[in-house]
Amino acid sequence: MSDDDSMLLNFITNEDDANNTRKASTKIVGGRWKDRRKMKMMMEGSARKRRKIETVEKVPDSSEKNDPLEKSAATVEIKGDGKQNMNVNSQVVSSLFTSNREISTAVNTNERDDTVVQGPSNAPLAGDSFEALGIRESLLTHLRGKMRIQKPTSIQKLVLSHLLSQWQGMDKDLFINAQTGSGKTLAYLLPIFSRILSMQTRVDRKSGCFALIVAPTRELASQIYSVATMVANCCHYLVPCLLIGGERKKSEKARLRKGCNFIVGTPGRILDHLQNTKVIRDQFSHSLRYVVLDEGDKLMELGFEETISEILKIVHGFTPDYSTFPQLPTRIVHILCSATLKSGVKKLGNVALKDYKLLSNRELESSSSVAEVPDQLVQKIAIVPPKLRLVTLAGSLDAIARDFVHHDTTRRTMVFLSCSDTVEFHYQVFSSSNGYYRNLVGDTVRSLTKGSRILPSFTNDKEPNTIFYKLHGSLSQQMRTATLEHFSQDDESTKGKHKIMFCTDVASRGLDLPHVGTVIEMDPPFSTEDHLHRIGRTARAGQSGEALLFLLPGEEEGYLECIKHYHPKGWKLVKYEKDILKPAFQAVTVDKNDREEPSNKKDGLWDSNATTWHLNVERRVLEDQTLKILAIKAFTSHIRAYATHVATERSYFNVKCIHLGHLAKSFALRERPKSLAQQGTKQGGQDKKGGSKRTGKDKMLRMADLAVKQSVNEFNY
Ligand SMILES: Nc1ncnc2c1ncn2[C@@H]1O[C@H](COP(=O)(O)OP(=O)(O)OP(=O)(O)O)[C@@H](O)[C@H]1O
Repeated sequence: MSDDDSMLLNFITNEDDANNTRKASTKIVGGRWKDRRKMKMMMEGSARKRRKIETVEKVPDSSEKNDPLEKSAATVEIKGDGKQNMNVNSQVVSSLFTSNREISTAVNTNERDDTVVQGPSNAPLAGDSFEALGIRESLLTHLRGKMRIQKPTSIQKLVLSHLLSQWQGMDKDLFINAQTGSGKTLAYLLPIFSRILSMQTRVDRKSGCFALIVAPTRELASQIYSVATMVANCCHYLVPCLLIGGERKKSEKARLRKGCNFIVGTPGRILDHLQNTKVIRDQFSHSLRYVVLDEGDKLMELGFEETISEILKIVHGFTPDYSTFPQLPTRIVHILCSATLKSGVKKLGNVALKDYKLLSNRELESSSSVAEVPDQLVQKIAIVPPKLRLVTLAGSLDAIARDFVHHDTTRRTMVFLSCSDTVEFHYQVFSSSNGYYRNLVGDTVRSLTKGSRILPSFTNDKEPNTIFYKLHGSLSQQMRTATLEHFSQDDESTKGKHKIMFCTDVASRGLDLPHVGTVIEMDPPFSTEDHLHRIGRTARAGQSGEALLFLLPGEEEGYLECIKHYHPKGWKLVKYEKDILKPAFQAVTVDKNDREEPSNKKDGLWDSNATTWHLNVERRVLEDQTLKILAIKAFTSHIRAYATHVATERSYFNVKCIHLGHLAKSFALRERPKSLAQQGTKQGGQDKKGGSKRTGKDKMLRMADLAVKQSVNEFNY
């Protein structure tokens, strides 16, 4: 063995402090092996004599609580002449389960009563029928046959009876407000199609555009377009058209020139065409009768008000001859759609709706309808210390995989995170383990294959049936579309698979994905309405579903009061140790990932398994520079995103109250924020020369302020 086989061990800090049972390993680098052996013996000897080995105390970063248990690790380097050279690196190998902040939410003040069976509140109404609501025969057959839709939901019953009954040009503007997953899309599409199909005049794609439908995200616009296309299949002469950012404008223009009867799109692209593509104005000018603004509150929140006003100004400028299509309304009917009512929606309502009728399938409170989650949705809340977020997510995903025994179905889980970078980091951590994966769709879909040692429950599977996805606004449109299609795929090949999607709020609104069983909000949403829409991806159209929200101990616990009104049926408060980590890590053996072969020892100590699992991830981050850069980027972006919570909720999400060192641990980082901020700055380009000297914490906060100004968000149109 060569003399200089450089081994690197961290410093042992065996202090016999009563409450400090933690050890770290010691690494000795360089020099002759005899010197190293002598040093090691000396250290171990002194440890045995319980003499305090001098540890190098790093001045804790101002952001760090002066935590006696958090010691810096140091490396001891032995020079050729046997002299020691101790240099402090900034890594902290802190225990997962010590020095975590007190959790004050012991009592669940909104307990869900499991003894009461909650019937689904957004399911189709067994006692009603589409015929009775005036849907035409051809459309009915198509609904039942091709779309397997038999009965109307409550909101569809309300809207259909309103829009189909008023044929005398009394069509009023509508505000459709109903729970997520209650079928609002078909609630406005079916009456529009029905009215067009009832016309004596035979129409086709050249007859002009009857409806303009605007949505805040490309994904939602694409989804509405696909539902409209499905409905249009009942009469091949009606053609929808999709106008969204990220797609080629040239092909959109070509489609517009051929003619279409419905235009679905995102605000920016629609306005762009209205201003620059003459043919679209010809499409609208004589035939436009409906303007639908889906997810109206999000349109407002994203500052689309000006764009929407501009679109409406142009379409209101047309002077159609209403006698051309007498069975259609003799004015442009505006329809606003949302599961949540916000002042913004009202503002948009004032811009778009005149003297509108509010149709909601909920009892309206005096001032406004209270948005609520579907009754059958089971909400769980876990107060998780920052250091334990990553390993608790692993345990939560494991619990779903363990319970997933119906291998004749496809299981889907969505994990909402604060920004693109954290999605990328978690996607890498969970989907790539020593290369045991195959890229299925570009780099946004990966299937765990044999031997993957990522999650505890997968170590026992010969062929873990897990496919990981990532979806966020920084991906190309093609990747986003292909990823969603793959995630939504539901056929023989997907039976028995557990599909897990790490995503940002780009996937929170309106997306109707085939049965999503669980929604995990690892990062709380940026506004309470987003919470409702995120968890609304599950428990749709009467199906069951559950949601899990992670909150940090301390200020974030107050957020429960903020969202309580969305959950009149209550929620379950789960303990991260007893209910998540112990069941997940007790039953399996998690081996250190620097072993070649898994050991078959079973120690059953869930906390040591959880710690080993987390150290495995930390080790991967240490050894893989790409993953480390991703982890640092994710951590700093997470902090920036954290600062963009709406002002009214910032008392719960105050970046100054976060233990940044502990939070860094949930990104498998051992380095403290100060050096991370420096690294973050280094990566992001040099600081201005001669700028005032800032601590790491100040830098972090400055970046957070920057983000608030840039109001960077996942929605691009
Ligand atoms: N009458 C019906 N019977 C059965 N399923 C229906 C019916 N109407 C809609 N659905 C299904 O319910 C799901 C949810 O529909 P949709 O996406 O329109 O809900 P939504 O109210 O718009 O939800 P969100 O508020 O999240 O946008 C879709 O899969 C749709 O196919």
